[in-house]
Amino acid sequence: MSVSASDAALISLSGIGKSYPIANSAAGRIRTLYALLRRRPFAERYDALTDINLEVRPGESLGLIGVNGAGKSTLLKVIAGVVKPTSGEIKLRGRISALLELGAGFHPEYTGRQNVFLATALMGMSEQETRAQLDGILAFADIGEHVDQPIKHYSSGMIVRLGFAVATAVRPDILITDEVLAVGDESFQRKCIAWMENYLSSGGTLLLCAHSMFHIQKLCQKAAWIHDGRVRAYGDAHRVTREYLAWHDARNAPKVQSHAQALKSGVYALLSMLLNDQSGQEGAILPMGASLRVSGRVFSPDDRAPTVLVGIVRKDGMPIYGVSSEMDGHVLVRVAPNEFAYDFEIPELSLLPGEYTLKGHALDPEAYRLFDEITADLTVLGESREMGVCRLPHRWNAI
Ligand SMILES: Nc1ncnc2c1ncn2[C@@H]1O[C@H](COP(=O)(O)OP(=O)(O)OP(=O)(O)O)[C@@H](O)[C@H]1O
Repeated sequence: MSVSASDAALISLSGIGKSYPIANSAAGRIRTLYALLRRRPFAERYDALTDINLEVRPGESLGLIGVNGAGKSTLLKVIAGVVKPTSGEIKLRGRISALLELGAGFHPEYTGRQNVFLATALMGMSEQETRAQLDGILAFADIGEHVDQPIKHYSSGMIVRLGFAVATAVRPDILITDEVLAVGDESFQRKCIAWMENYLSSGGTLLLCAHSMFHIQKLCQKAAWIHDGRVRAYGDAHRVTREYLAWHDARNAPKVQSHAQALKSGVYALLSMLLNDQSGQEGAILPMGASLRVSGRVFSPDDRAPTVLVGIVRKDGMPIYGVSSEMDGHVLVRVAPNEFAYDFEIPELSLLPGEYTLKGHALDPEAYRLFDEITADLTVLGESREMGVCRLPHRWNAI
């Protein structure tokens, strides 16, 4: 199938790599300088980017996500032409406007107003065109009388406001933004998001680096998860942000204890935990809104009915919900000597899509002491841009 010109990628990266020299000692610095002068590879280097292959087509919006130091900003700088890659090939089409490091492209000694003329001229706009748009630019930036002061005295937020305002006037083919939304205040964020939505709906192409998954999901169709300088996942923005959040949560999760010890020492202990009648060991994968049944047997050393507590936590350990048979006044049924059955059901699981951990605990009948814990992975599938961890019943009323 032939690809028409309008379908051809605006940004095409193949095998992009970027290394920085590591020079911690005087000798290392001399070796680095020697390698630079001789155009040889550095003896000791840090690979900020390795083998990046990405394409961005007209009208697409791609979000870059990843932990601090993953390589996102370096990648944006390579695309914007601010940083030269060490290896690979980069092809670009169209007018690019990049809002990278604070103030990049601005002259610190010039006033905000002078910088507007400078930046728009660099983007190919004539002085007359800029004059015609000046009121709109200054209204968007909304920095009052600061506009006639040198920008070296600006706050980081004010510089971003001015930079974004210039981009709105230039209306580039590709807009590259690095954490712009994190710098401005809330009303400015809203204004930028509304502008970006409008820009995208009129065919603009966006590359957005953000730590806010909300912004990525709202503005981007696709996302690339950058990890250790490589693309770890790429595709639908909802899927990639979910994968990233699950990984992030799991990384920060505290270690869970096993219940084997409790079983050995003859205290109240869960003998089994089934999720929807399947072994809890495999965990459960459910669509949002499905029913979840947690059932099994619990050991009672003194043959009194134990308490069972079921809880759901986020992967980082944040509790979401927990309830015990004792709280609900439910008494477990004895099914054998020293053995009781529990059968707990959530008819409609209102957790938002994501990765969770389900916990089952055995307690004494009075629910004074927690003896045992079994954990299972719980994955909730679906697509949603709602925020938080669960859907609360709600409605929008007509006025
Ligand atoms: N000029 C430089 N010289 C040496 N190392 C650099 C340079 N610029 C970036 N790095 C290193 O490259 C790695 C990637 O940095 P980068 O700023 O791209 O990460 P990031 O994903 O944007 O992080 P953050 O979310 O914190 O902005 C980091 O380890 C950083 O220290």
